[in-house]
Amino acid sequence: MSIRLGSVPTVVVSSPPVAEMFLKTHDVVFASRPKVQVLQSIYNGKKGIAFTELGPYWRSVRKFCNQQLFNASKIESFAPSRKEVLAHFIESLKEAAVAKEVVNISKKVGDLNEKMTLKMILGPVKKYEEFNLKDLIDELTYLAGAFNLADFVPFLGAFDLQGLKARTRTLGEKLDKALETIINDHQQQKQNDFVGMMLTELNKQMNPDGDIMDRNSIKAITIDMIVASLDTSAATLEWALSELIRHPSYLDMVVRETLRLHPIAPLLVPRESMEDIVIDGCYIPKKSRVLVNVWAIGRDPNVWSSNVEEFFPERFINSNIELHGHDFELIPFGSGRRVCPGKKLGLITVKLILAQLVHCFYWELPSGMSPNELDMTENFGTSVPRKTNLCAKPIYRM
Ligand code: HEM
Repeated sequence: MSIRLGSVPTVVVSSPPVAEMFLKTHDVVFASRPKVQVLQSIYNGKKGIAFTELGPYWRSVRKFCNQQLFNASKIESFAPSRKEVLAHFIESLKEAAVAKEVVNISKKVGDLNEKMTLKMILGPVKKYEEFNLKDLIDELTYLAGAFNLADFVPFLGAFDLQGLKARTRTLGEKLDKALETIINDHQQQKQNDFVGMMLTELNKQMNPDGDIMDRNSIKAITIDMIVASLDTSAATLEWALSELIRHPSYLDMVVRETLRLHPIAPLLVPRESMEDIVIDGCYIPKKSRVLVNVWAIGRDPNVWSSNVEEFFPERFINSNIELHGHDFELIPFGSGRRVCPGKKLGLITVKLILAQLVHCFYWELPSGMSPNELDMTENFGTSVPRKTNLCAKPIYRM
């Protein structure tokens, strides 16, 4: 489907073969990202990874992330830290079970994921509590996802009619203050977390174009990593546990089925074309925006048979549809050059926490509510978390 949002031609892709054409066959054309106006006031929108246009700088950062931060042994090296945070979490649920309390799982799981992730990215999280990083990141997620007229009618940018630019500038200053402290701490004491790993590259030339990993790159990449990992894993967990409470079933199939029905980035992260191209007979001018509607693909009866709305993990029995980004029926992590580099890590986090939650506890809904009565309304935006918090009573069973 082709539409025009303001002055920006926009293509919406809603079927697996067409998704494959954009994200695999012509991935190199569509692997850039559109400029998001508000993000220009955070290190010029050029220093991070997630919203940086395709070019030598992004390529070098992505290579560094793949090789140094997301390699299997690095992810494994954080296992003891994940287990430690998880043990505290299980203890607190055990106490709630003894007291027969209803627990706000959405909040608890969000806090747990936040602790696990921030420890891996920043190291000693407690030390940075004064900066309220979670609140700053929530504000950034809101601002980046807000419908900003200036993104579609660029001359309006100068007027900042919605006040988004001013808000982002203030937020940028707060984030910069926090990151200065974090980097200074890491410079005084060497650490093995993401920031520590990036500091070992500081001022090194990354490519023949002369780009270097400077202090602002470290700050912008750190922000991108935190934004990209907090709500994604937490919201997937919330949905998976909601579905598990309704349909106890097998973990792996459950996670695949959860991401089919509840892809956290329903339109992926927008792509932008770098040249004119004809796809499937349709002319797509340079600088078009591409939104891949994985939400619709996940609910397409031509792909998944007529029971698309049903949570039915058994559909994956004997199926070789995986989440790696090669099976275009199921691409919640995207595909191609800009595929989510954190997908392995996200899946480890989701499966580890989910397995503990269902292994150690039975879950009862409050006030005698039956599983069918559980509200499953989605809060549709750039990400799709549950509309209401998921609350249930843990009953310890070990
Ligand atoms: C269940 C969890 C997660 C989901 C569903 C998810 C989903 C996505 C999606 C759909 C994209 C865009 C892909 C495209 O354009 O084709 C993306 C990009 C990205 N994700 Fe994730 N993600 C998750 C967890 C994480 C984690 C844990 C991290 C890091 C710690 C992370 C870091 C990133 C980064 C840096 C990008 C931008 C990559 C680039 O533009 O080169 N994600 N993610």
